Amino acid sequence: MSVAVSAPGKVLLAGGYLVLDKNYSGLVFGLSARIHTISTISASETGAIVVRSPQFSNATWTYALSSSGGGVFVEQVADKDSSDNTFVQTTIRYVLSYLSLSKILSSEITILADNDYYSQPTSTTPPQRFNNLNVPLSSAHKTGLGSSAALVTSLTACLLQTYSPTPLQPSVSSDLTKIHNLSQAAHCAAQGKIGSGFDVAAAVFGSCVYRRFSPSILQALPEASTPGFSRELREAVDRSWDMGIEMTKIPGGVRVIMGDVDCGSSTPGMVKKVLAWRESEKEAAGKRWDEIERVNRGLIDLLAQLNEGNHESVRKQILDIRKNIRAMGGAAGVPIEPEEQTKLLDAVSTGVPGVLGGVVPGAGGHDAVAFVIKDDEKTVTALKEFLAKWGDGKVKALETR
Ligand SMILES: Nc1ncnc2c1ncn2[C@@H]1O[C@H](COP(=O)(O)OP(=O)(O)O)[C@@H](O)[C@H]1O
Ligand SMILES: C[C@@](O)(CCOP(=O)(O)OP(=O)(O)O)CC(=O)O
Repeated sequence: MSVAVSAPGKVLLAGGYLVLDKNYSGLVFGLSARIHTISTISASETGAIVVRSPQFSNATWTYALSSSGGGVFVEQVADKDSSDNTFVQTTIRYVLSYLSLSKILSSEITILADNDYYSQPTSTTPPQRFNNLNVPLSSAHKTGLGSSAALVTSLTACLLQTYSPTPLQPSVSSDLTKIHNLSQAAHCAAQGKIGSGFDVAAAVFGSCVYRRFSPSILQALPEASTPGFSRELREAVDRSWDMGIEMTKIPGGVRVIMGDVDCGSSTPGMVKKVLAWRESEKEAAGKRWDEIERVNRGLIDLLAQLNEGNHESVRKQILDIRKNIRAMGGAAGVPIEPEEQTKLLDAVSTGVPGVLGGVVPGAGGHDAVAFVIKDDEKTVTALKEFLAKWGDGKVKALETR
């Protein structure tokens, strides 16, 4: 039996940092770039799972499975050529612990990521789908589409479908929520921190206005090696979570196109500084966050009723959001929209007909930028030509939408 599941990447267009607080929201779009997980179960009961990512070198991970005392142990079989893969290993352990299987059949799993998750080598011909980069995964340049969240979510759903005596059905709302909750638990455990979870929410539900779940839900979970972990994990996953999901979509007539700047920033470090500022300047930070929430909601409302007549309003709203984001960054001492990105966003927004605006999504910094543009080939071509001439041509428009 084979199972194939995929999950989309993400762009947090508005609400970066605010979405860490459940009193604020984030506008996150699910993207066309997806991570695909395909499993084939074997008849042998050796209890081993072999995971392969054929797009990368030395990207095969073998895990020996064992269960005892209500817990499931997932030990990587030593392989001199492969490093560890915490997100894969943790997801396998969490799903099998949730299922608490007494007998675990072996399986083989293949992970395929759409090309836009990683910067592709410059070539005169477009790369084949699932292009083999021939480098170790750790050497591939991520473009910031949320590969770990899409991976963990698709692997979680795939393993549940493969091993569950009564496979969860993503088409059933309650099952989809369980897939979400279990994916969040595994992703946070693998990351070693409890972020807002917007990326996993987008991977599960797609485009939405997202309010986070209470971190206490996952903070209460013990280590996976703790006796009784499986029972506590099931209770946490199966209970009702207090997150908010308001389904949305990229409105007709526009598209979001990412610009890969082939650079990068340390999100955890930026988050730490912004939250330290918020703690030390409570009143000023509260006013700033309330204003950013207000202008973000204004963009959400404009996009929900988008028409040719309010494109100028969208332009102004995006500029207002950016002004507030720069003000927050300045107050916190964090380059959320650094000067180089400001120049790029301003140049594209004013110099390319059909562009409604652009932002530094998510945590910002020197990661990919996101443009909201008219959804027509003339605009896409004009944007790509503009970016090709910008700076040393290192900013590349991604195909994802
Ligand atoms: N194609 C893939 N195959 C296997 N593991 C992957 C793949 N893509 C991402 N991962 C896992 O996700 C991790 C990347 O997570 P992270 O650095 O947080 O990037 P992102 O911000 O894109 O989620 C990798 O170290 C690896 O463990
Ligand atoms: C700061 C944040 O609110 C948003 C970060 O968004 P990014 O899209 O920048 O995330 P990474 O891909 O992990 O860098 C942190 C959070 O919500 O967890």
